[in-house]
Amino acid sequence: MLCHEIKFIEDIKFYLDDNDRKKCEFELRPTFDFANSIKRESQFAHLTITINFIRALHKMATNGPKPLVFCGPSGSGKSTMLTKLLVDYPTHFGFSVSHTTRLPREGEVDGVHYHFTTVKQMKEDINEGKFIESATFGGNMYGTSIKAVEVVRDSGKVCILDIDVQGVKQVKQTSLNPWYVFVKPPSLDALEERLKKRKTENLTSLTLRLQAAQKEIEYGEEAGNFDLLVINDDLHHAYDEIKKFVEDKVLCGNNIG
Ligand SMILES: Nc1ncnc2c1ncn2[C@@H]1O[C@H](COP(=O)(O)OP(=O)(O)OP(=O)(O)O)[C@@H](O)[C@H]1O
Repeated sequence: MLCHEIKFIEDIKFYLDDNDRKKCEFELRPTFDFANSIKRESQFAHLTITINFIRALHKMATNGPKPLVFCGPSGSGKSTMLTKLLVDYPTHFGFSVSHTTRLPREGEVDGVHYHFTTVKQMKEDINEGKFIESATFGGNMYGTSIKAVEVVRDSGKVCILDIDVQGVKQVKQTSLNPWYVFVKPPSLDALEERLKKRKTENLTSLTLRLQAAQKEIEYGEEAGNFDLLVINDDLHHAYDEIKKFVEDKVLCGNNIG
């Protein structure tokens, strides 16, 4: 089976080539697919690579499993799916804690539900490159810091990122290389009904969310943007699809479970 994770790096040899460039040689097993950048030649691929490349590989191998991105319009059911996944796989996944400039809702704890921050601080951090993605929504800033993802990866868990389309576009500019799942509502009418029933939105935020939804769905449906697109009509059916994807792809080769 071709898995995305590097299992072992053994017998690393460092040397200078004929042009005095630093090189190293090592063996990967059993197989790997590093962003399709190297063609698989055999079960045991011998490679000659640059120091920077092995650093990147080593970082990937030691940083833990690939993250898992969940995207979809507000109210499409991302949190619902994620909650179920965490119940079924309590030790495999972890959430990165997002930053936001909005005020805490009742019961929300700083550092647990969000890192609550100020607009000034968040802008400074973004300028310093500390964020993987950030977006302004409904007048508030939201974002995922690199550190928050690293904390989860370092613990050996699949870091789950619950982000919007803007965020996905930004993550695609980084070296994070996660799995991408898009959760699509069965219709805009159903989405509106679910958001109203959830009772978390006022008229303005409801309107903003519904206005954004159509464009987000178009992006979600574009070929190549996501590894999995799930229509969240029947909850159990939708969740089963996600669960199968997680077992077949996301946990494959992670040595967890
Ligand atoms: N298949 C479904 N059928 C009916 N209701 C659903 C279904 N999936 C989720 N819901 C309900 O729809 C509402 C929105 O779901 P949820 O909060 O999970 O959306 P979300 O994508 O995480 O939204 P947000 O991005 O705003 O956090 C919730 O009240 C949830 O219980």
